[in-house]
Amino acid sequence: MSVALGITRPPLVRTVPVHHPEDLVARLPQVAPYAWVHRGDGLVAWGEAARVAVPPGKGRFEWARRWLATVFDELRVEDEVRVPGSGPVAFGSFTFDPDVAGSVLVVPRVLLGRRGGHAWLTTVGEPPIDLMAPAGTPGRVVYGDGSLSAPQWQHAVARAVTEIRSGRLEKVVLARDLVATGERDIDVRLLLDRLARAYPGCYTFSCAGLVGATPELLVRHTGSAVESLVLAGTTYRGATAAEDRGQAAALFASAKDRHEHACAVASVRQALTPLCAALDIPAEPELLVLPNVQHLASRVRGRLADGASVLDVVAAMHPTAAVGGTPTGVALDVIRELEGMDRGGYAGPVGWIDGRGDGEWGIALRCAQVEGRRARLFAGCGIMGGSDPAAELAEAQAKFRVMRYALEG
Ligand SMILES: C=C(O[C@@H]1C=C(C(=O)O)C=C[C@H]1O)C(=O)O
Repeated sequence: MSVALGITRPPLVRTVPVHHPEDLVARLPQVAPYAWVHRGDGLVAWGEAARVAVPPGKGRFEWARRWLATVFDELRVEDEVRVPGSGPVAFGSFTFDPDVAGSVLVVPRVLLGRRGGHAWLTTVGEPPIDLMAPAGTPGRVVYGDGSLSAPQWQHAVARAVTEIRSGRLEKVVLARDLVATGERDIDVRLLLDRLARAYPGCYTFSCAGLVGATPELLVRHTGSAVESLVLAGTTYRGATAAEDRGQAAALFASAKDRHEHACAVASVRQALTPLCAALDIPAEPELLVLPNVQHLASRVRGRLADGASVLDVVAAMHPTAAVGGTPTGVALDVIRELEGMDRGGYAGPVGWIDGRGDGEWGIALRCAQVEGRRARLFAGCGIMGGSDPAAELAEAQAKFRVMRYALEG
């Protein structure tokens, strides 16, 4: 495997403590940055010391892990901070469908991290001099249908309901896309700034043009501890606190949503059980309240039996039934038959991994693929035998609000 680092060998990776930055996103000097930010903590990065297009196929996570091992092994590391996310780090985004190209890993040249009271700066080789350009707005944004119009998508949902009622499968997640076009190029930093402020409890991410704020943590890996936040089952925010509580009570009482959630939790249990010496899955979901919607949520915690890296855990988990369905194989076939689009990185794993194998990966939801003046927005919903196509369309619109706000303010 040949690795083009494009920097003087053997490259030196240096992590040093720095003064605590107030706002990670505000420090980004370039328009196409890397980010993973949650409640102000996280990583932002820019430049590329190494980049690879991960070939499609079932073994892609294993391929990625080996590629990274080759790259990280070549580096000389001086890490004065030694926390998850210090030392060499790679960002990655994997396509939802293993057979589709577009998965990428990038080792950024400069990274700024913040965790608890610590902050650090990591550089790979000689850092370039970055001139800070102010983030610009894209101007007026207009929207057009993506692969399917709203009525066509409702028709696809109705067909999925028929398939479920016929007994072919239990649950399938169907998504649609919208195409947004600005008057000027879209500066990802502006989107990140709006997302991180408006959705602080979500994971605001950016990797190779895929930008969003996902509430769904696929896995956080710290030493042998793993954690996942499984989401499925959605309702709206009310106009008042009392309305909010009413919506939430209806969500907990909805057999359809409880079943939808149980499918997602079961898929995570099945994926993590072989990897874990201990696994704690709550018997009942809790409520996750976001600015646009409310979800049923289960926080899963486990202890790994051996030295699996975060990418090994991602490989075992993806795709969970929160974004695929039950059973997985049939659901993926139905998604291919009915959605009529390539999901790209949407609903795929996105996140980062460090040289110790620690890292955080989310499911890329509430996101868009940004290129120049255009952004492709994605949103999907879990379809069950009792789903109403019009209600699912309304739910997808509520999920689109995240990226529409990021684009328009
Ligand atoms: C598929 C999406 O979200 C997923 C589907 C949910 C649902 O149908 O209730 C809830 C959370 C996510 O797991 C999306 O946001 O595009």
